[in-house]
Amino acid sequence: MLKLYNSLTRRKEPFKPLQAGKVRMYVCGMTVYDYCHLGHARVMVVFDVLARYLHWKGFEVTYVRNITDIDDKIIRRAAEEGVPIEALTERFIRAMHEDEKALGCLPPDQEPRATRSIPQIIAMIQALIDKGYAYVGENGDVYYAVSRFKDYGKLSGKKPEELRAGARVEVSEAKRDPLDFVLWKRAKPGEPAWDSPWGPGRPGWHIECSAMSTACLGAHFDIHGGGADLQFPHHENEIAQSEAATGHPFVNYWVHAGFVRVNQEKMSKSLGNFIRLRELLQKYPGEVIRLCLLSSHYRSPLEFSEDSLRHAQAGLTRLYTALRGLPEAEEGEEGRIWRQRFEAAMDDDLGTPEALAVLFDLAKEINRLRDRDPDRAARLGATLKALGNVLGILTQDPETFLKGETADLSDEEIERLIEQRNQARKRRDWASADRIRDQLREKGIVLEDTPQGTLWRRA
Ligand SMILES: Nc1ncnc2c1ncn2[C@@H]1O[C@H](COP(=O)(O)OP(=O)(O)OP(=O)(O)O)[C@@H](O)[C@H]1O
Ligand SMILES: [Zn+2]
Repeated sequence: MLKLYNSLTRRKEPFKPLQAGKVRMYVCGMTVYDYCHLGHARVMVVFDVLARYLHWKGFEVTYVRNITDIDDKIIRRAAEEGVPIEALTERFIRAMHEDEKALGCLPPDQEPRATRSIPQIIAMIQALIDKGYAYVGENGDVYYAVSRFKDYGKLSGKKPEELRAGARVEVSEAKRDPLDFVLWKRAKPGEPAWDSPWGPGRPGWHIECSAMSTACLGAHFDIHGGGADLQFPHHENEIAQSEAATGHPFVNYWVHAGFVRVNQEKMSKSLGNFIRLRELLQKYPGEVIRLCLLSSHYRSPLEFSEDSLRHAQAGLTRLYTALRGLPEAEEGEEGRIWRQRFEAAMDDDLGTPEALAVLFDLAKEINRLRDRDPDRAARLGATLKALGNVLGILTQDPETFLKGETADLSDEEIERLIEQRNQARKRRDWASADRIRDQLREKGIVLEDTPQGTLWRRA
């Protein structure tokens, strides 16, 4: 049985959906004012794997991920570029979809956009006002009254009194309590605006997600995900809004992906320390980036390095090399054992590093059997491919992947590297010699030292 770490209870819990056999999942998506970076890629891939894995276990999954297509940063960026907001957001939504596809993610079942959900947002704000959880400030903005919601802080473990002590209030704001947050922002002249009972304006970020998730999945659903940065205040505020507005519990399992970091800092658009996914995709296949992301547990911080990508590249080459040249076969009885090992790893809070270790062991076993018992090797190959597919990898023809891998090394380059290695060996510089051999092996070039010299072949 799948166990998931639930940020709400702070422990791993057996996963039981509200409705037998069906899972409803909402994930906070991108604010579309720039290209996606590796942090976004992690959220995309982690929840894609969760959706795929639940599906593999027999659940019918509805996966919703929103698009925040109106917000201060978007407005500012569009003004800087001198383009209409919609042109800006369309450009980055399209880019996001391309990136996501390159990473091998299946599209979410629904992608609601804030600007297309205004009626639902207004209705929820109205419900909050009617029930006494929200008020119109003197400046015309609508605020959520945090003190009215007695469970505030249950997700983040933060206490309102302590938050209040540390809070700072901007003079321009009309909040009654420093913890109150905006639900509806009154438009300033020239800003994009939608009509509402409180005058023309636009929604706050937190209410968008409450309204869109409820509209798509109902008041109470199974899984809500996002990056760890969203736990507070975004998700805390979502709970306050939704539970107050609907009178129902909101979400059963809160799942948060750890940060992708650069020099110990969160990779983020606002910090400007981000590496665009599209740039990486020019150097590495999407599947390599995906494997790299899955090599760490989803809750651990992931320190980005080119080294980790190269490592993933070598790993994927190893897996495809095991599959290459195997005859077509159905999975056999023996595959069951491997499936069980894989499932045990994944059931433990989506243990993708351990699940990948199972795949690498399986690849080793296939290589061991390849010459001795090709049929058995082929049946295990079918299992390797099937399990890889649950993680969204090994989806290509091995030959195609490996050709792409070696395509950037011409015969001349290979010969040149071999010559360098021979020189290193003459100098008894074994470390350099081994490094060149490994480098070639990663590219799928196998060396064989014979009395006549070093021979090479594409593996
Ligand atoms: N470095 C990161 N590691 C993991 N997840 C991240 C990272 N950065 C963003 N996310 C997640 O990606 C999703 C989209 O986030 P969003 O578009 O608000 O990006 P952002 O880069 O955090 O923006 P900003 O830098 O302006 O705060 C959210 O679920 C968020 O938690
Ligand atoms: Zn959200």
